[in-house]
Amino acid sequence: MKWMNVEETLRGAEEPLFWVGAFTVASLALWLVYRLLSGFRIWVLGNGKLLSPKLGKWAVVTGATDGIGKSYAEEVVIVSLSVHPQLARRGFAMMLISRSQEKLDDVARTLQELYNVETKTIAVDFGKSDIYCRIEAALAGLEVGVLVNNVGVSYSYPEYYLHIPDLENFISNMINVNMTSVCQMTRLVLPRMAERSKGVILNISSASGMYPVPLLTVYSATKEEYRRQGIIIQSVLPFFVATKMTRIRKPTLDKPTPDRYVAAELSTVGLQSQTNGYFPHAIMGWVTTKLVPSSIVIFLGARMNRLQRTGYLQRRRLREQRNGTGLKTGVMTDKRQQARVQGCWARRAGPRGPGLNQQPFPTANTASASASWGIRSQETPKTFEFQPPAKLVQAVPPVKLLEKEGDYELSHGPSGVSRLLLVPGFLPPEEADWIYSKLLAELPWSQKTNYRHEEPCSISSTSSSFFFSSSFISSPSIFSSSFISSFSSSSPSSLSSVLSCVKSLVTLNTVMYLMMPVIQGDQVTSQEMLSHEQLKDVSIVAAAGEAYEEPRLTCWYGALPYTYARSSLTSNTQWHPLLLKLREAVERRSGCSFNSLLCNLYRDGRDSIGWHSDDEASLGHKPTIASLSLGDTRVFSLRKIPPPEDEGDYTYVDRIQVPLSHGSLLLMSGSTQDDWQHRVAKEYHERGPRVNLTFRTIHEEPEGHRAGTKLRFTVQHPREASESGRSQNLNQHHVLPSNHLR
Ligand SMILES: O=C(O)CCC(=O)C(=O)O
Ligand SMILES: [Fe+2]
Repeated sequence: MKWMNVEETLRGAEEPLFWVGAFTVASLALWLVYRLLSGFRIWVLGNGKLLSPKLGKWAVVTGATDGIGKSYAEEVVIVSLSVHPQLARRGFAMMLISRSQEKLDDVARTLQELYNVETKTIAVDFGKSDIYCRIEAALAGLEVGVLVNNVGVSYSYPEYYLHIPDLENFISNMINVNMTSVCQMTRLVLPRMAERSKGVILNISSASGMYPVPLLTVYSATKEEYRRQGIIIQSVLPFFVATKMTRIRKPTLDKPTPDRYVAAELSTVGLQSQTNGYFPHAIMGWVTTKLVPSSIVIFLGARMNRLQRTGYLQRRRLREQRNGTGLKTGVMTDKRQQARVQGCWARRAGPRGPGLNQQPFPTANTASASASWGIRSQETPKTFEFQPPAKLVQAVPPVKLLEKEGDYELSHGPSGVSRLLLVPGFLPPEEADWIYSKLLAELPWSQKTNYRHEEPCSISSTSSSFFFSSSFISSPSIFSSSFISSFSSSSPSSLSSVLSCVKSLVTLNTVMYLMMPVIQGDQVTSQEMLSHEQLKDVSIVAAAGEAYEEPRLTCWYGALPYTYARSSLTSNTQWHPLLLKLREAVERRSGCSFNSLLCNLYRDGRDSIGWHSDDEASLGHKPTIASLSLGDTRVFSLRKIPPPEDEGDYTYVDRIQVPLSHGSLLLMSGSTQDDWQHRVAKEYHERGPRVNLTFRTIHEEPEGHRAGTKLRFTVQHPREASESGRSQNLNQHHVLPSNHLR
């Protein structure tokens, strides 16, 4: 009887249940269609037309000299120009705000040159709270259409909140830079935007603060209030972008270059009030907040950050041992702070030593004199008294200046002895003048186009995307930044702040991570994970890449073409008679013979050559390169390649500067191309033209690889295999990141 009742009831409920089910399915389907359509609208169609000087003549970017901020400074102009191509010169005028005037000048000059837009700069330290009067004065009277609140600092490694050294200053600095700056800058520009009923404010935050939204109190209120007045305020929450701050050197699909990220983000303006800004990041945001249970995120996050912290501390210890600098305290600080304390923690006892550029440094007065820094430094009296550091930590070695004639040993390892011979007046002045003007006028100078290294997809899918960047996760050991950013949030309890920030981040990589015991949570670059054979393929796969014109003119002499930076210089086989004479003179002085010559013409101070080593396989093992300079003096800089545990961080490496004057000869030999990089940087004061002749010996490309391949990517040469260096080098050297362009 009872069963009959149940059955009857069920039968009666069948139809309503059917409709409930149908309604549920229909609403889910509608929801899905809506999500797909809005995804299409945001990520495919975008909203590129919104940013134009109609919003106001000026765009203001804070933290505009590096990473994402620098890309915003450029992309905002590009977008505004593309909106009004017919008014080609009507991009935003740019107000750039950052700490270093030198870098600001650099970015401002680039924008003026490339896009012919007006620029202004303000050099201020956002770590200080008394800077806003100056900014207010500089902004007075400017019609600001776009404000990009980008400036920010982060942890240098994950650390437990109470273990953060100098916590008090750390907190105030982080709050000043990450939060006060946003509120104050908004205070300065919003009133005028409100008066005009238009404007865009982009607040660049981080996905690590996705829950709760950083500065929630300020923004969630202002966003709604001002949206109705026609002002768009958007929170931008990127996951990882390959910038200096994140220390990610190789862009991949999920860790884009800042340019790629910003270009994608700008097309979401006006469509999303909170955005991850870039499609793969949006997926990561969805997966980590909606799909993966927060308990898993918490567990993995905590684990990964502990591992990263341990790895970081181990590397630091290694570095300290190497430098002989036992550190009393660790400082959680960014490189700027490290740079500020450089050289201050120990000094020689007794009378003060020479100034920074006159460190005990071997200089020799005759060409035959030989000086080794290693040896010299052992000879110098060695009583040091400990000077307690103000903050600090690891000393950044002072840059050494090399001016006098001499034969210098730069270093003794890891690949062998690196040597430099400097002969300042190699050519007598009048002879040099005459040769210089002839070469300037008569050599076939031309513009070479190079190609940036692009991460080949095949590699990122086999290694980088498996590589779990532990910093992707915000977890208990890194929580304090989210903790701090949540002070102003609407969720009052610290526990909920912690939980919500912990909940925030795991990438798809996390899932991969579970399957990848090989990855110990420490940063591993894709190159390091590849076998020797695969390394060879890297340079073959990476044939494509974005083209750029070398910032100088060149020409090339010799029997064979010379390939570097993914393009070749065709050879001039008919040597100019003057060049033949010079070659003879250089060969006599160096005792080496050279079959080729690369000539560089730096037209003015803005022409340059970026950090590189002349270590293409075609130059052979441990090449000797003779470099003759004519014309205006330019500074030739060298920096030591850091050991693998520093993961491409050049902060603490030895640096040397050699002013190369008219008629000087510089010879690089031994392991200089293995263990050091060199460059001639842009200069910001007037510089006339300079001709540089680098004599080299070029060999047929080793069999089976692409022209221009770096020696460390080639299959071991039989002769070299027996020597110590090569296979070791594969592990010792980092691949130049893509921004090392020459
Ligand atoms: O111009 C210089 O002094 C350096 C040129 C250079 O490094 C090169 O051509 O590889
Ligand atoms: Fe070079």
